[in-house]
Amino acid sequence: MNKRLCWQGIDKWISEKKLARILKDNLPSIDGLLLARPPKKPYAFLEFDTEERMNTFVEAFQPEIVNKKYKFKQATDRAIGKGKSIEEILLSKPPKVTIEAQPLGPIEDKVTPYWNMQYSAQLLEKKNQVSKFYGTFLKDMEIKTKKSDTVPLQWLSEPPQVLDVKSSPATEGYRNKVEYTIGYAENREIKVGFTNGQMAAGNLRVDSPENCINISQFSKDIAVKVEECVKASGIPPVDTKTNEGVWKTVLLRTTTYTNQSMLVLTVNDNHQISKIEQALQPLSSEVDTLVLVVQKSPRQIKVLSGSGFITERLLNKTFQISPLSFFQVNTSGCEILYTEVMNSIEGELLLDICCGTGSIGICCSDKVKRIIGIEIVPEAVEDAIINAQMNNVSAEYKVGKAEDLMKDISREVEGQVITGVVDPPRNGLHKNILTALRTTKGLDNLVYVSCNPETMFKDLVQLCAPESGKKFRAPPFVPLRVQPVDMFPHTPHVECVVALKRITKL
Ligand SMILES: C[S@@+](CC[C@H](N)C(=O)[O-])C[C@H]1O[C@@H](n2cnc3c(N)ncnc32)[C@H](O)[C@@H]1O
Repeated sequence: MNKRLCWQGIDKWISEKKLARILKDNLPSIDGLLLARPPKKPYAFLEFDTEERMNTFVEAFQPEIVNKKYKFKQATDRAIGKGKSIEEILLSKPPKVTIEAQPLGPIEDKVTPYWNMQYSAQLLEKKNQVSKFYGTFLKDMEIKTKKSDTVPLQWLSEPPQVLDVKSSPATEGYRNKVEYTIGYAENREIKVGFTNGQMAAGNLRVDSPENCINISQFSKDIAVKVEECVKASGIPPVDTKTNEGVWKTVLLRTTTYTNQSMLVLTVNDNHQISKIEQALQPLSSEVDTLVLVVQKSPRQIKVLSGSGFITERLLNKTFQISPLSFFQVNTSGCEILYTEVMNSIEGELLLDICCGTGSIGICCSDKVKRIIGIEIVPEAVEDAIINAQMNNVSAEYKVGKAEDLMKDISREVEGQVITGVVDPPRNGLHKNILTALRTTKGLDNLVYVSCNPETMFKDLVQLCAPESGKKFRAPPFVPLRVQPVDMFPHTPHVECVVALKRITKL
């Protein structure tokens, strides 16, 4: 009787081909092994002709099982469906997906789809968007309250309303960070700008940023100057059709209060780096610092002129920004956002989760005694340490995945009067972080900052649902204030700050 197994727990999705390669590398003789891989799911089903072969296979993964990278469990017949052999997968060519090319609209319709809408109407639209996801959250809370036999959620009878969206002080040319592609325009001339069209439709091209109102004239002029340098170099940009070529992208960062600029060019590794550096020479007088990133392993970052970073002021604090660190893209809008966060901070200790270069914690530092920041990108943490020093702020930073670090940190800080601030990427918070936030003693204030209201309100279900069972351990948080802030005029994007409090202490 064949043995069937479900392999689980690869914590991110990998392609069927990559998975097949891992399996082959770990089990050289693979005859008789079948694999079914549900698309976009982090598990696979395997079939072995004998129990012995199955056990040999599982043993090969022992170190990874111990390190909790993978786990195995018995699979049901129904779950397996139709399998493919590993050889078949390894030999297969990816299906060529082609779609019919639609006539392309102007690039401003893609980059700033609200450019033709009155700003007041944009703000209303964004409020509606936040309200829609908030409404789903409230409904979910009601269902969970009805089902639960613990204390009902009192606040649900009169929940806070979504407040009017705070507008961005600057609505045009507000982006302090612009990322261009170096490629080919429709007429096959070299162009620096934004990509338009689709690879699968065969109509991918680079369009000039000239009509995009969210970027400054300076940023548009720089695109033209880079274009001139690339043309003069005689070195080709990457052609998306063949994937060959050298020049890839341009990143321009500018500051509002200190009037500085940083230009970062990325190229594929090649034998012409000194020629590229020479070609970029004319740009060094256009910006305060010029940086070249060569894409190879490990990535090489070369400062061609200036210091290799810029500094900006934010709510009277100073911040160093390195070429590849995160910094909010709308400086004056960010001050409104952080003021909103600051107004909800109280206590001794601020836990700044997903802290990037430490900007939220440092801007709020006058309201707490101590800050602990957690961030996955080591370079961002290097900046955060410098930023804390420059502003005389007592802060310590932990590098790593917040989902791995939070349990230990919460043990370390338990019992203090803590405010947590989370500002995760668009996909929201990992469940381990939500569990740690909910169960840390002393953490009774929480501020959730998000650029994606959909994932934020899903996460808030985990934090606000009535206490019940293993899943919703510890007293829930109560939302006090839902404040959207517009950081991205003329686009559908909106930031949102939700202030929460735990009424019944842990
Ligand atoms: C929206 S940014 C916010 C950064 C910061 N609060 C700021 O405004 O400068 C999200 C940050 O979360 C970091 N991040 C992403 N996944 C993470 C994880 N699993 N653990 C810790 N940090 C993470 C990113 O590197 C990024 O710096």
